Amino acid sequence: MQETGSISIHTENIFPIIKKFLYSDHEIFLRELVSNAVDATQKLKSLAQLGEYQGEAGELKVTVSVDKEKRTITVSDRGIGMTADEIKKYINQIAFSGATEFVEKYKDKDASAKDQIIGQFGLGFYSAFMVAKEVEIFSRSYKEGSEAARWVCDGSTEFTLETAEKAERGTDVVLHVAEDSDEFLEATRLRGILEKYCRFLPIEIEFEGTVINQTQPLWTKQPSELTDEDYTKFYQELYPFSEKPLFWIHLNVDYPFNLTGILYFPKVKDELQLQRNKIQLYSRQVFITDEVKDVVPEFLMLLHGVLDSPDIPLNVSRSFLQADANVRKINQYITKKVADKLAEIFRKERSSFEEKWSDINLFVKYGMLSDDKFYDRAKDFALLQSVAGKFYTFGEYTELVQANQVDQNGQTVLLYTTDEEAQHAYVVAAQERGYDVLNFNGPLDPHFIGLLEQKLEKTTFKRVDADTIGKLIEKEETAESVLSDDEKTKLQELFAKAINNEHMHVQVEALAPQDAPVIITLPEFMRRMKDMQRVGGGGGMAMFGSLPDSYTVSVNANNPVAQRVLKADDEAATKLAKQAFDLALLAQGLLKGEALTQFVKRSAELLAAE
Ligand SMILES: Nc1ncnc2c1ncn2[C@@H]1O[C@H](COP(=O)(O)OP(=O)(O)OP(=O)(O)O)[C@@H](O)[C@H]1O
Repeated sequence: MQETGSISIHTENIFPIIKKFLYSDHEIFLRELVSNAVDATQKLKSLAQLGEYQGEAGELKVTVSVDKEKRTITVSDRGIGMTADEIKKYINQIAFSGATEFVEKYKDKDASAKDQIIGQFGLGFYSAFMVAKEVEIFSRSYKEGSEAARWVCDGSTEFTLETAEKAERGTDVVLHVAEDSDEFLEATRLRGILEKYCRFLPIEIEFEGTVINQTQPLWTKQPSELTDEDYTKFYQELYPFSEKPLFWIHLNVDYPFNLTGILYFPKVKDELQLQRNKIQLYSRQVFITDEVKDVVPEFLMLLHGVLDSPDIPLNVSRSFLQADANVRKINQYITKKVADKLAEIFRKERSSFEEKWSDINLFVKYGMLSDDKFYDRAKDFALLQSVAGKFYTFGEYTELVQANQVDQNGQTVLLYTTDEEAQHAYVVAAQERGYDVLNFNGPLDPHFIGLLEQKLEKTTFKRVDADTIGKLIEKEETAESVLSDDEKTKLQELFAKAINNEHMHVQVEALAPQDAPVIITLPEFMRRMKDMQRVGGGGGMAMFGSLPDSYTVSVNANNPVAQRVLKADDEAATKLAKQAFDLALLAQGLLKGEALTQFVKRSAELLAAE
């Protein structure tokens, strides 16, 4: 029997059009052909299980081979095979009509949108023509008494179908590689493609004598069968040379959508950008992409691992994906699972949760900032860390500071430092007052503080150096000043003149005698604007970046230095004022260069003086 015919489609010779449209990702032809071979093999397995196929199943693997001389790539399977009639139906009609539909629908879309849709229009088989000038199919159906068939086509609408010699059941697809696709005749290139897309396919794939895949990857197994070692081993296979993950979540849901996978919490610290695109997306164990944007909530993209779902539509554009009901549900499901897992570790192993906090806080905060539902779930296990190294939940901390840190307006004032070393003097001053100080030094913390102020009732945050200790948390009692109003004015003028800097606003304040003679502070509001801007807080605040710092210099009226300055002659007063101011700068870590040199010199003179 030999038949030649014309494939009944409307567009004449769609081959060049498809080839042009899809050029950016030719390598996926192999994924498509191997997937088809795997599908056919699995169908045979099911039929055998159901008793509908009673013949010898034999070794059910898929073999990929390359012959550089003959310029062919062959994908062979021992699956259900096709009769000549089935080839006509499935290849000529389904595969080709899919291709036509593709061309018509996606003529105007950009290349990346087209890459995504190739698998979804029965275009799978047709993708062979992206690299081959001619494709042959040799197939023999599992059905008893079937004759083997050979089909050949050059990608045009003409094909030839004839009986053939083929002893074994199954299908061989032979690609005659086109001149411009020589790269695919290289074994290393083919192996690379197989390892990328076929690494976890459920049927063994053999290439050059070795099996390249794991047929039962970890996520397809029952969590109850797996040990921690299994999970860390799999992680290291996915991401060689990475540090061990902190913990993981095994996802498994089949209603209302189908999703399996394992998400790992990596050690993230503050490498926000570096760690993205680490989640791999699979559809029934076939690798699809590692660009999971829109499928996974933004903040969860810091996680690593695999997701496998046949319900994620890969055939549509980005904007459609965002609106897709399944994708939204998957998003919510994953978010909830992640929050549940964190809550569980917090509940069951609080100390281990605290140990991991430095690695996961960035991620939790990111989630709380970007997803209200996640905030609601996380607010009971998110932690605040004090400079004393203790951890508190929001509730615990509010209770802790209730006695001492509520101001005259009933606001709870939470104090924090962004740099314990640099702000040491202020931290100590706060602690001496019986205040507790929190550590906030992460890249997201300025935003996080803003969020907490919105969410926590009657609560404000102040950095320890935002004001003099008496004013950090304003209480009814005000300290008496030992100076008269005239003396205060004189002191203010004297210091302003000595400091001689328009960004330093001098004021005289009645602090405790044992407090420093001069204290420099940067108002909370001002500093926050700058912090926010530094971490990219938003367009509207760009103007603050160009603002110079505007510090408040508080001269302590009750410190003995104030009296000494007032009593000294002009020259000595200026010297003392400068010295006291420089000491304050030193405490802020702001004394540098010329000013530092002057300070050291002046100190030596003062030491030498009677
Ligand atoms: N190796 C094979 N063995 C048996 N049948 C096959 C084989 N390859 C393809 N087919 C048949 O040809 C049809 C068309 O294949 P094609 O890859 O174009 O689309 P598909 O597999 O249905 O969808 P997808 O786009 O997801 O691959 C398949 O549905 C299948 O019936």
